[in-house]
Amino acid sequence: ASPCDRPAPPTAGLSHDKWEIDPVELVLKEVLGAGQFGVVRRGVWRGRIDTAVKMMKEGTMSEDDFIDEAKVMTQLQHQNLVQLYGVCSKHRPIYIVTEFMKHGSLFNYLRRTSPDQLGHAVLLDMCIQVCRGMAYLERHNYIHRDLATRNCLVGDENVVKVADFGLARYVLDDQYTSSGGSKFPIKWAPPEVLNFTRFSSKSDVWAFGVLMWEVFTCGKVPYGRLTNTEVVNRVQHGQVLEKPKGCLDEIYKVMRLCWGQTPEIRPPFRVLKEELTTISQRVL
Ligand SMILES: CN(C)c1ccc2c(c1)CCN(c1cccc(-c3cc(Nc4ccc(C(=O)N5CCOCC5)cn4)c(=O)n(C)c3)c1CO)C2=O
Repeated sequence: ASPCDRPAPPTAGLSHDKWEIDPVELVLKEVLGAGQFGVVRRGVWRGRIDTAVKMMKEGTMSEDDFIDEAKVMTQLQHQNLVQLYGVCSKHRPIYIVTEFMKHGSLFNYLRRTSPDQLGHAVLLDMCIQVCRGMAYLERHNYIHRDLATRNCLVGDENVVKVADFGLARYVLDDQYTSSGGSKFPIKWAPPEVLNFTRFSSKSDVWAFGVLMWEVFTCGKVPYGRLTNTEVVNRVQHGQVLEKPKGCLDEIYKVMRLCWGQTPEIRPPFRVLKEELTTISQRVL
């Protein structure tokens, strides 16, 4: 790929621990919400850079392992990934500092934004942006493990970025980490994850198919009110989500490709990106 001449993140080339951010340079603002690790607030860094600051609630994350991984994560840079700027790890709670996305999660954006503002071209473009970010992670052998519209964020002009990639590995709550747990994302999981928690970029592809279904239903919950057990039975017997009302057949066909029963028959993100781009050039 051609070296993209994107501006390096503000953390580039800083002190020896370039992923270490000095909390003195961070002014915390309003609460944005709460996630797996506790409260997240908007923060202004060095007087001008808008950030989101996750303030790690004690006991929610294996912090030392994460701080090690942060070095790798700051190197993952793509216009469709929420950039990790760095961490404040010299005090407790530790802070995770990332790029700020002003419209919040894609899930809430889909449900809050009126349908006429979300035509099929816009919906398909959102899926393509997520696919680009995921193709970049796939190229870097980086698995998300919890891809869904709730874990994507929206910025200006319907820019969509994938967030919180890889963080699932550091959650200590086993209601979330074990596939039998009440917080495990069953509805986004393929058979091999349900049976053996075997994560891969191909299990991210299955989740991407469910994310596409979420997008084209403007934020419906997959499988409605079915219990986790009912969903597991359906998925293991090859029953998949129905075509969203008004969704083009060729777009639904791409979702079906993502739901191949075994990982090998699902296309990689780099192929999905080509497929979706071709559809968007031809029909919309
Ligand atoms: C283990 N996994 C998968 C995890 C771990 C942590 C988290 C998540 C998954 C996902 C949820 N999450 C979390 C929690 C809280 C905030 C953020 C979160 C929210 C942002 N932005 C906004 C912007 C606006 C609003 C808002 O209030 N509105 C209402 C008015 O209309 C505009 C939108 C909310 N969030 C943002 O930019 N980032 C980077 C993170 C995030 C995303 O980061 C986490 O912190």
